[in-house]
Amino acid sequence: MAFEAVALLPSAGNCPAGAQAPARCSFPLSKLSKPRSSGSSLHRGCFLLPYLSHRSSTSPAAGPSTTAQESVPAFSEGEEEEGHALGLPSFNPYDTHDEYGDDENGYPVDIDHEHYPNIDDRGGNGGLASYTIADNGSFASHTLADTGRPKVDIQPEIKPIEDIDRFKIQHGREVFVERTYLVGIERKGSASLFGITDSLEELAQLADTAGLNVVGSTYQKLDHPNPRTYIGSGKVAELRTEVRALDVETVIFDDELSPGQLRNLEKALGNEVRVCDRTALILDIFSQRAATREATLQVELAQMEYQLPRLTKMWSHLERQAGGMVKGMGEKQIEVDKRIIRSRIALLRKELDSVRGHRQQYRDRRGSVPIPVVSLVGYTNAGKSTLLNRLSGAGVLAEDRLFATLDPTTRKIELPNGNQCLLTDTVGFIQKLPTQLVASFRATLEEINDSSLIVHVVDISHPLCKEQMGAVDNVLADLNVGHIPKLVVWNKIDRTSFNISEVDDTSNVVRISALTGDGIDAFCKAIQDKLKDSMVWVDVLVPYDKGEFVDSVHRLGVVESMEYVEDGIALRAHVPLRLSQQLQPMRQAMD
Ligand SMILES: Nc1nc2c(ncn2[C@@H]2O[C@H](COP(=O)(O)OP(=O)(O)OP(=O)(O)O)[C@@H](O)[C@H]2O)c(=O)[nH]1
Ligand SMILES: [Mg+2]
Repeated sequence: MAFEAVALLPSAGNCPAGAQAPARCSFPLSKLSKPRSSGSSLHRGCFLLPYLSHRSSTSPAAGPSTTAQESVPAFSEGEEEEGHALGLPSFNPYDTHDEYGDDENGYPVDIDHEHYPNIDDRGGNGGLASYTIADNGSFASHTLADTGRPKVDIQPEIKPIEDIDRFKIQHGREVFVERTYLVGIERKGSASLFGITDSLEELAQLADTAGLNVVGSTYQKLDHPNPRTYIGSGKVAELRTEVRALDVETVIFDDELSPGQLRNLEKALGNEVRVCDRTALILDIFSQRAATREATLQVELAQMEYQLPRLTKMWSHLERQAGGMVKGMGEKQIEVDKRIIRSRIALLRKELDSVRGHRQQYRDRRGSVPIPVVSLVGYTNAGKSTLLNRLSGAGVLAEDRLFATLDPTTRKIELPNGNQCLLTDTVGFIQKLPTQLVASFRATLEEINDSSLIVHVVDISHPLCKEQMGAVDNVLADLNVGHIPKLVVWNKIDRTSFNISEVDDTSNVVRISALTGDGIDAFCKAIQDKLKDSMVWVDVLVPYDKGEFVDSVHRLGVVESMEYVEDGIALRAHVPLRLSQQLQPMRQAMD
């Protein structure tokens, strides 16, 4: 079997000397032999502008030759297929018009052809090329699409022998296991939920999920992060020594680094070391996991937002290569890149709006079905999908790894009293959830706002279950869903023999094992009671011309009886307070 690839290639001579050419690929990154790349796309300056993430040590000689391997971003197969419809292949950094950013006065800056003859900005420099990857991973053929531009050679790079062992199959994908080192800080007197060792342990789990090999970690006690380098300068020097001694390729910091901190740390640790932070790591995991169009767009949007202020320095190699002749060119290019990212962000937002339009239609349709919605929320890996599967046979992917679910799935379940409710499983939370992700997943998370009841699923067997509960409560507070009644469920009781008195408030808790089914009946009964408890009892006669209220009562409440009588529909039901207020006149009519 062979894989068909589509690459966006600059025509000969268009690629700035030493800069890596952009390429896109329609099959998983791991299908290409890809030196110095993990299953993760955590290249410096990754995500959108692959050639910007060029590492000078692997730079091809100046000229048209292009290696596709390093420059291919990690797109899922599904995404790329749809990318054509989106116009993605025509998106090319070289294919912009003459306006290469604005100068300090806000005027468009034209590309400097005199100093930068290799960039041909007359439009359409990119061409669609296709090539085929044979079973053995070699390029079987390649052809340039009909662009009338010169042919560009794509030369597969041979994996060095010592690297071969480091390609592993992990979670069904081939990843290049990078040697990774973790760094955190312990804030003195901080009210942070997680202690530093717990936080670093979780970071290690995230790194492992992303396909990285953690070889060590360190932390420093500080009042607050150093504004220049996150950790103190002495610690940076210590880190540099450690990184060299352990032959570390990637250093991950436990908090989001400011653009300045990132830059300074890159400088301090040297070109061979990739510096990134918890946010980039989580974004990368999300991008590996994203399976639907909406999730893919949401993750890419979050990545772009993250990337935008961090573009500095990516073009400094131009100035180095030109021996300082084109001073300022790097800044100019940063403006170009920013403009490209901004237009990409605009495009993504537009696309997301249209995708969300469909979701809204679906929600509206669902809204017209008279069934209350119950949302499952919880820390990642708590067992939400397993619970949904147990109750509905939904067949949602449930795995022992972080962020298995990114897209909401809703299934109808029957309660013990015969009533039905819709149960929605959604993306899990984590401490220090990147703000960009919360923002771009807001639409997905807004589904929680629509629900009549929130079920907080807790992995009670986890040593940090209390801290995880706190982190989930923080995210829920951010989402402004405090007014929605909540039911706490302790999951995985088959695993643990915890002492109940150790956990503060057990009054409102149901104990279950989603895996074995223990406590599930009690859980369903608790949902039923909770749905009812949070509601007000009404006994109303709804006139026939106010039929929409009958729909609302069905949708938001629990109906005990409904009878068609001469003047309208007689309803006895539990409904949410707000709806009971609207029904007040009809209640009086009944009396
Ligand atoms: N022992 C035990 N394992 C469970 C139980 N419930 C879930 N698990 C396991 O916990 C792991 C995570 O389960 P998921 O259902 O994927 O968790 P999730 O909350 O949906 O996770 P995300 O989608 O990543 O947020 C899986 O390996 C499940 O088999 C349980 O009651 N007992
Ligand atoms: Mg899940």
